Amino acid sequence: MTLPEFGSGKQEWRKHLVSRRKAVPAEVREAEAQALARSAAALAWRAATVCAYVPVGSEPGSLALLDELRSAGRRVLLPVVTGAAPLDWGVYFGEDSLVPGPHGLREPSGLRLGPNAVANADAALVPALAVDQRGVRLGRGAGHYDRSLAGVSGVPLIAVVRDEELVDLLPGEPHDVRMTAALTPGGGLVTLSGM
Ligand SMILES: Nc1nc2c(c(=O)[nH]1)N(C=O)[C@@H](CNc1ccc(C(=O)N[C@@H](CCC(=O)O)C(=O)O)cc1)CN2
Ligand SMILES: Nc1ncnc2c1ncn2[C@@H]1O[C@H](COP(=O)(O)OP(=O)(O)OP(=O)(O)O)[C@@H](O)[C@H]1O
Repeated sequence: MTLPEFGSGKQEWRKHLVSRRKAVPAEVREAEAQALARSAAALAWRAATVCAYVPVGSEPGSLALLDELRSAGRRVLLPVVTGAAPLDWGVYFGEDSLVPGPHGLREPSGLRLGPNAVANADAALVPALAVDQRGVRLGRGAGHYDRSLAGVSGVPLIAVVRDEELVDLLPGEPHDVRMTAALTPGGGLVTLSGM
C-alpha cells in the first residue's frame, strides 16, 4: 500500500492508515504489542503517573503494556469520553476494573479525576493513527486529545504507533498538539523534532 500523495488531507490519511491496520495479521499485531509492552516497561522515566489508553480494534498496544507500567510502580490513568469536551481520567486497577464505554472502548470504573489530571501527569502515551517527524499527530478526528492536551506543557507526549506509521510529513492544523516522541514496536522511544 503506497502512502497518500503529498498534499492529501487528513481524511484520506485516516482511510489509508485504518485499512492498513486492519490488514495486519493477528500474530504480527500480537508480536508488536509485546514489543511495545517491553519498551514501555523499560523506559527509564521518573514517571510516577502515566496517562495511557486501552487499545481498541486494530490499535497498537495491549493491556499487557498497562500491566507492565503498573508492575513497574506507575500510576496509570485512562481516558473517559465526556462528549465534545476535554477527556476525563480515571485510574487503571487491572482488567477487571474496566467497564464498557462508547466506540467499543473500555473505561476505568472508579473515581473521575477531572480533565486536569493529564496536565499533572509525568508522561502521556497517546493513541494515534500516525505521527510525523515534527510531532504532528493524526487521531480519529473527534478532537478529544487535541482539546485535552491544549495548554498542557512540560508533559512528555508520546504517540504510540506502528513503525510504518511514523512518517515524514502529515497534514497539520494550528490546533494539533505536537507530540514530543513516538513509541514504536521496532524503534522503541523515538524523540521527535517539534519543528
Ligand atoms: N483506545 C483509544 N481510546 C481512546 C481514544 C482512541 O483513539 N483510542 N480516543 C481518541 O480520541 C478517545 C475516544 N475516541 C474514539 C473515537 C472513535 C473510535 C472508533 O472509531 N472506534 C471504532 C472501533 C475500533 C477499531 O476497529 O479501530 C468504531 O467505533 O468503529 C474509538 C475511540 C478516548 N479514548
Ligand atoms: N483545542 C481545541 N478546542 C476545541 N476544538 C478543537 C480543539 N482542537 C481540535 N478541535 C476540533 O476537533 C476536531 C477534530 O480535530 P482533528 O481532525 O485535528 O482531530 P484529531 O487530532 O485527528 O483527533 P483526536 O484529537 O480526537 O485524536 C476539529 O474540528 C477541531 O476544530
